[in-house]
Amino acid sequence: MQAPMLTVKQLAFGFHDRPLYHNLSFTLERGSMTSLIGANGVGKTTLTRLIMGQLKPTSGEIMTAPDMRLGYVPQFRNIDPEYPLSIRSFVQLNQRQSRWPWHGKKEQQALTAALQETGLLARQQQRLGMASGGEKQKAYLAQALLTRPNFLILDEATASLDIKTKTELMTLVRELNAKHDLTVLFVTHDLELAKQYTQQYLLLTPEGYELNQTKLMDESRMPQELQPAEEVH
Ligand SMILES: Nc1ncnc2c1ncn2[C@@H]1O[C@H](COP(=O)(O)OP(=O)(O)OP(=O)(O)O)[C@@H](O)[C@H]1O
Repeated sequence: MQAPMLTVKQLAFGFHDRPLYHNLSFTLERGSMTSLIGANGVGKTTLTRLIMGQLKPTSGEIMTAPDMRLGYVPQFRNIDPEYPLSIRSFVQLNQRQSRWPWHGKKEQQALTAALQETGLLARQQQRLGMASGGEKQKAYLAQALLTRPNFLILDEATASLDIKTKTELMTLVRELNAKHDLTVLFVTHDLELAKQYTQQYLLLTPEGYELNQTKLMDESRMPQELQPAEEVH
């Protein structure tokens, strides 16, 4: 059996004198989809930064698979309508030598494949600033896919998208998960999406954490601000 994609053992971390976790242990199996949930400020983004190696644990261990290739999709940010790049050129920014005219054939093929996988190929010449919220977020996803990740972290990537667009994005993520055996960590406030699209959840609380299957989630015990699912607008 292959090693898990990620193993966290007895992790402790805090900023200054404020501890965020003191004995956090969990495993992400390859090809699994996990929601990381918890109230604002409980430490979800910080945990992703620890996993990505941007922060060092106070104690404990974070072990990643030797062949791990990480992709990261940031929180949805709107892009100015005046933003001049096309969807294709924007996605290309994540490639080395991206802006050179002699861009390699292989890179162009990888770029086209990422646009195809995210359903953006037909719209690639559209200016990103004029694209819909869903297309913008898919463009970030396509950027992440360019590095051929086997582990994808989505950091509140669906926040502030409408319900149809969220569902479409998560359906796409699940297809990629099935096609590439992609391990997914989905940071979210949305319990409905967590239940619908991921098999397990890791709930962070100020007291500790809970790791469980989403089908066994007891929503009445979830932090108040996670219920009901975040506002759609
Ligand atoms: N670089 C930093 N220095 C000091 N404190 C920080 C730093 N980054 C985050 N914090 C604090 O650590 C706590 C956890 O922050 P984090 O962003 O991980 O929470 P979160 O669960 O992702 O919140 P949200 O749901 O609001 O995005 C917060 O109180 C935050 O203010």
